[in-house]
Amino acid sequence: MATSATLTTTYLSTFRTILDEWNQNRLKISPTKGFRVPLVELKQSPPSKDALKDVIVAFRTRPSLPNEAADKFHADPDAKDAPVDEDGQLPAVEFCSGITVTSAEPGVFVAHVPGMKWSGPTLTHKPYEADLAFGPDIDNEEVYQRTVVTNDILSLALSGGVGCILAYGQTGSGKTYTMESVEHRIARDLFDQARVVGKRLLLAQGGDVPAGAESGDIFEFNVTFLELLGKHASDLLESTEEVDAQGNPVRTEIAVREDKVGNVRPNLISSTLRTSAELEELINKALSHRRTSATLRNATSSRSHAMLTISIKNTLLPYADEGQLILVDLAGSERYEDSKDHDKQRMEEARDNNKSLMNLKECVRAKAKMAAEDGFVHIPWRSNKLTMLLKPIFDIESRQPSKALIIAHVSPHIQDSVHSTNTLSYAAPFKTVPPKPRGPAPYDAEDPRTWDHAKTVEWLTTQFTKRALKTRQVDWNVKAKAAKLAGKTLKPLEAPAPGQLDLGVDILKICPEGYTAKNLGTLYTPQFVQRCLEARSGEALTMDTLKNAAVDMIGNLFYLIITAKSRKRNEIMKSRKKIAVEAYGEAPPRTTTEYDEEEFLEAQIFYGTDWQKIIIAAHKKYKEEGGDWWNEGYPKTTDAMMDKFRVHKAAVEAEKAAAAEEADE
Ligand SMILES: Nc1ncnc2c1ncn2[C@@H]1O[C@H](COP(=O)(O)OP(=O)(O)OP(=O)(O)O)[C@@H](O)[C@H]1O
Repeated sequence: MATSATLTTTYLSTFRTILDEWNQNRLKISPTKGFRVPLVELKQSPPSKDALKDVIVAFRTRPSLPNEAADKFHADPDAKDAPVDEDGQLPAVEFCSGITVTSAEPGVFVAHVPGMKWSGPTLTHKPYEADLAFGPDIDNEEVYQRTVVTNDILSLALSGGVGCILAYGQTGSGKTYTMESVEHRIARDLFDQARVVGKRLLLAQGGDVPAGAESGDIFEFNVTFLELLGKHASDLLESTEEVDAQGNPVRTEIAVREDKVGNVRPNLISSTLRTSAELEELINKALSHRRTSATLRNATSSRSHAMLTISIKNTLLPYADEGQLILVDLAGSERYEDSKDHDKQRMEEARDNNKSLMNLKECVRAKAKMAAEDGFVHIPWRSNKLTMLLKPIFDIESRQPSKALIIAHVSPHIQDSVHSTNTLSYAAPFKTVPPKPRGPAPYDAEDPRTWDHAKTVEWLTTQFTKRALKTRQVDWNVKAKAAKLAGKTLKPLEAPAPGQLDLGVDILKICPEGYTAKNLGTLYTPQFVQRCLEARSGEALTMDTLKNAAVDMIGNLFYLIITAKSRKRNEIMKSRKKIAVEAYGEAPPRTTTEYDEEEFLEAQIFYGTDWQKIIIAAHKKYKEEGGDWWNEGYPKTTDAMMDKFRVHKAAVEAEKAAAAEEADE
């Protein structure tokens, strides 16, 4: 095939000439764009608009390694026009770039894809966009600063949110190089940053500092390291001496499934850590355990997904959600055909890996879309073990804020351009525009996002009043009991006079003028708690009572927001139906099959915008051909769509059942 690595190598000098010309013309039109802020100024600059996004996508390409082109790519001596030197020998293959970075921020990679026409070799230049693009001269520290630090991923996890970093790309493209460096840098920075956050919370808490916590050590870190090889999950922290026929270490199979309350928590060895050195040591141990095995592309390629999870518990807020950092070095994304020289087990692994990467793509795209449109999109995270393990970032009902950062890696060589275009077209659709600021939404008593300042203060006052009344009652009960033991009777508790109840906090400090429930909803739990502690007035609430009340309250607010969003989703689906009715001028009759409302809705979410497109196309056809649309065309079209959806749903469920069964075994 004209795009094979061999053919590319054969016509390398022609491709190099075309590439040079293209590059010169490009630079005449516009110079290469750099990053918006130089690295040295990055720390002082305010977060960019991209930092507000839920999904951030970056491209990275590495330098060519010494002798890599000569060792890896060889011209075919039998190929027509194979370049030979004066001695009739094939010349040594020199590096030729398959990727050009035309803009670092927003990121643009142009992949140069060789082809062959009757007139001779051709080169197609395909641009792909991301939030950031890192060329071969950008080092690991800069990648870390511009991705993890700029997007405040560590603060997010220390505040009870979920930060996820995924390294994607072809084998040998540099995923492990990036991921290991990110892991080591997180080990370097996490504990220092935790102490800063801890001290801030302790300060807000005033005198009530638990013993040993003065230094800000208020967090508990638990670390697990899981490997997913095909469909099989195992614990990378489990040491084993046993190896199988292929020389792979034999480890206990770990079940990946939802528990009764919907959590996906595989039973892994969990190490509690306190220092950077301990985390470093653990990372090194797990990485040395990671299975590697030769594939066609890279002698030490990783065939598995490796997932490091750091769970972060705030000991001052024991009831708040645990923060998480999930770092995944994904298996090589090469196509299934590339593993055809391998044994059955390896081919199955490759197939499973491809499947899980495809599922991951669907989920990340849906998440990016949901954040960009501020609406509801179906995220099929249950369809695969990999995406199930990433439930904390994909579950739309989760109250935890989350952010996913995808770094897509490509080889710098022109011989790998086809793989590079696959990688770039996989990741580019994750780039979204942050939601546009909209005008104020109409007031809805049950949707906190529409409340103004006065309504927010009223809600907070009601919440604190309930808490103060309860505390008063509990106090009275204790006193009444003591009085009874002393043979006395305590005066009944009277309702406080209006405005006389001491709430224990200054509500206007929690929600100052101009602030609304929508603003409060963007705070992380510890930030809201800190705000409440700083607003404490008088002795009506102890620090502990106030802390617990604050955790409950922000939880209630998140719950109201999520419920309102779900309600909105149903309304949107209903209004879509109404628009269809209006467009076709009459109410749709019953379809041949009676659909369950919920199932019908689910199917529409599954199809997304295609739902309307299919109906419109079918309607057009019926109109042209003169068929009976409402009694024949419409029911037939929706029936067919529902059938397709049911097949998909059944397949997902069968896979789920098989996975559960497999896990049980
Ligand atoms: N940015 C870079 N600068 C210098 N060398 C790099 C860079 N990225 C990767 N390399 C080197 O390239 C080689 C392949 O990288 P790496 O092992 O990270 O690839 P990979 O995508 O993880 O492959 P696999 O899927 O097989 O694990 C390694 O020798 C690595 O040190």
